[in-house]
Amino acid sequence: MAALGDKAVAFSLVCVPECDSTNTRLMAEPPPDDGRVHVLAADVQTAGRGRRGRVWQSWPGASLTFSALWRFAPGAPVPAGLSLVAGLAVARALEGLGVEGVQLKWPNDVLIHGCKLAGILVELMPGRGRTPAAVVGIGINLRLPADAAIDYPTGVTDLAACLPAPPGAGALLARVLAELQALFEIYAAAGFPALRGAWQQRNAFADLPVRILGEAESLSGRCAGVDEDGALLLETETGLRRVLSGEVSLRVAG
Ligand SMILES: O=C(O)CCCC[C@@H]1SC[C@@H]2NC(=O)N[C@@H]21
Repeated sequence: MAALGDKAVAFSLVCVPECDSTNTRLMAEPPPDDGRVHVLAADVQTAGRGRRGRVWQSWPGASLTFSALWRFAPGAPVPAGLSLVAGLAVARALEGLGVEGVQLKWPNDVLIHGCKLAGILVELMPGRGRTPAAVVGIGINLRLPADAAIDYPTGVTDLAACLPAPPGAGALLARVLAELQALFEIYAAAGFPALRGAWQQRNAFADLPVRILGEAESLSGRCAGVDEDGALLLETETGLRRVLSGEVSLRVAG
């Protein structure tokens, strides 16, 4: 069985013209545990999902949308910081293409000049007799329609705005998978602490005054980075607070 951190990870890649959501499909119909990381990519999603119940909108050719099912070693603890590692992998893939100014917005949006270029939705699949696993769903804007109306606090951008000759979806997918594999290897061996510095170098809100909007409460403070579990650290008037990546939204205060 292949698990997070195995040295030689083989991928199985299925590309479909359309599905509801690549995350939903892999969660509902998990592929066999045959030693490979199963990747499902769709040209268009009819019910693409984002964090906090948001919709990930889809148009033909507008974005790379895919999900990868990663299985963990039996009995492994819930991996802390996994979604931050996925964001870092996307950032590194983009940087490898020459995209400048890639930043990460905790927990896992990828920004260019404050505008959202990519989003990540990690969903854990409990073991229930099977090997525990996570579905890592990634959407990267390639070329958004000019009239796309997407609700994001600071706006959205696409790769066509960042590069004179952006790659196609297939080439970008290969780069992101290679980065995911490389980072997951480090992560499995040494955990999130080994990647924390790389994440913090790209922290879009480092040292800025921010507001965290949760379901029950909102918190204001200075963004003091992330801890060794990937939790956000917030310096508030009453001391250092640790925010777990639950149903919260992060904004620049003001
Ligand atoms: O920005 C977010 O809140 C996360 C967006 C995640 C979108 C990707 S697209 C591929 C995968 N399938 C989904 O339904 N969602 C993720």
